Amino acid sequence: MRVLVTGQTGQIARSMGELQTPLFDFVSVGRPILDLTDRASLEAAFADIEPFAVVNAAAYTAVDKAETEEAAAFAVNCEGAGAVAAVARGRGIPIIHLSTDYVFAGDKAGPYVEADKPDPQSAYGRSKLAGEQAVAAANPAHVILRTAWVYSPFGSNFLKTMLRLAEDRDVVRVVGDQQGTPTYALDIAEGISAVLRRIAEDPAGSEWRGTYHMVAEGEATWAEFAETIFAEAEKTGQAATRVEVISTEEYPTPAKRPANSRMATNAFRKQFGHQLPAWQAGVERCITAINSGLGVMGRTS
Ligand SMILES: NC(=O)C1=CN([C@@H]2O[C@H](COP(=O)(O)OP(=O)(O)OC[C@H]3O[C@@H](n4cnc5c(N)ncnc54)[C@H](OP(=O)(O)O)[C@@H]3O)[C@@H](O)[C@H]2O)C=CC1
Ligand SMILES: Cc1cn([C@H]2C[C@H](O)[C@@H](COP(=O)(O)OP(=O)(O)O[C@H]3O[C@@H](C)C(=O)[C@@H](O)[C@H]3O)O2)c(=O)[nH]c1=O
Repeated sequence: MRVLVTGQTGQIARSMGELQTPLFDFVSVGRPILDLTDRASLEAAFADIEPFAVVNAAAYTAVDKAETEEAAAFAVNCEGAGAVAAVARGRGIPIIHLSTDYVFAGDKAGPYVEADKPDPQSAYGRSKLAGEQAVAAANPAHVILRTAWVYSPFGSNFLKTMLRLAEDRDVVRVVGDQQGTPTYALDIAEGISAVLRRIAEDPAGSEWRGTYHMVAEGEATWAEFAETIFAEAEKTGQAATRVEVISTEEYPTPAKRPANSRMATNAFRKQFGHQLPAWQAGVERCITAINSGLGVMGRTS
């Protein structure tokens, strides 16, 4: 069964390309062939590939830049996502759409559940929440997966930024008062496959439809995430790097991040019979993958 994956060069699309599944053939397509802001390019890609389902992994993800480019973020994350969902609906196929922990304000004491009211504090978060609504309105056959703090050997992400900073620093300053769950993109790809298997069992069904939180097991602050990255890198021979734990006020950024973006995954586990591994295990596997050359320029699979 062919599955169209948008956002070919992105972390999640590339991670899906790494998966070998007997059931699904992931076909990822990117700009300029498939552009979320160009409806004709979407129609053409769907007609060409004739997928059983679409995974919308394309997005405007530059969180700070979005503060001054909110319209550009909305064009991709809201109108674009809605267009992918509408084209899928027109062909009678389901959409799996990725969203984010940044739809929440971050002031809840415990982990967020799906029933909690989103209240994004950043332009990126607002564009992603509007995208969730556009997808749900355009195609009843949707699964919206909110994930968080994605890292992988591909593209740019916090883990790769930390490894880069460690190349010429002994100490890196990282915020210790924002909590969430680092989630390895390869584990997200496995989670998406579990959703696709469930849909394939019952394509006309409605039980699987809806919004779910899908993150790795456990929780961390960005500082704890950085400490684990450096500890794992050290095991593979890199020089030791220390984390200086700082507060959000000491690391000013254009976009406000949630202080708490932990998310409960019970609903996902129950509906799809799948659980993502502990986040620390993902860090270890990611650093091993990077050291083996995965993600370096020029390598495509
Ligand atoms: N990164 C994270 O920490 C998190 C991500 N998410 C969500 O997961 C999804 C995937 O994220 P991730 O893999 O990290 O994303 P990346 O930033 O790694 O990749 C984004 C992809 O989207 C593509 N893209 C941007 N604009 C368009 C457009 N107009 N038309 C077509 N493609 C476009 C980019 O293509 P190009 O190379 O041409 O720019 C790129 O391939 C997104 O929905 C994101 O919001 C959720 C939580 C956390
Ligand atoms: C690079 C760096 C960041 N930080 C802080 C800033 C911020 O509060 C936090 C994370 O910074 P980043 O800008 O790397 O990550 P950010 O772009 O905010 O990551 C987010 O991306 C989007 C796409 C999502 O959907 C989110 O789930 C989340 O992963 O760490 C430091 O304290 N020290 C540093 O050296």
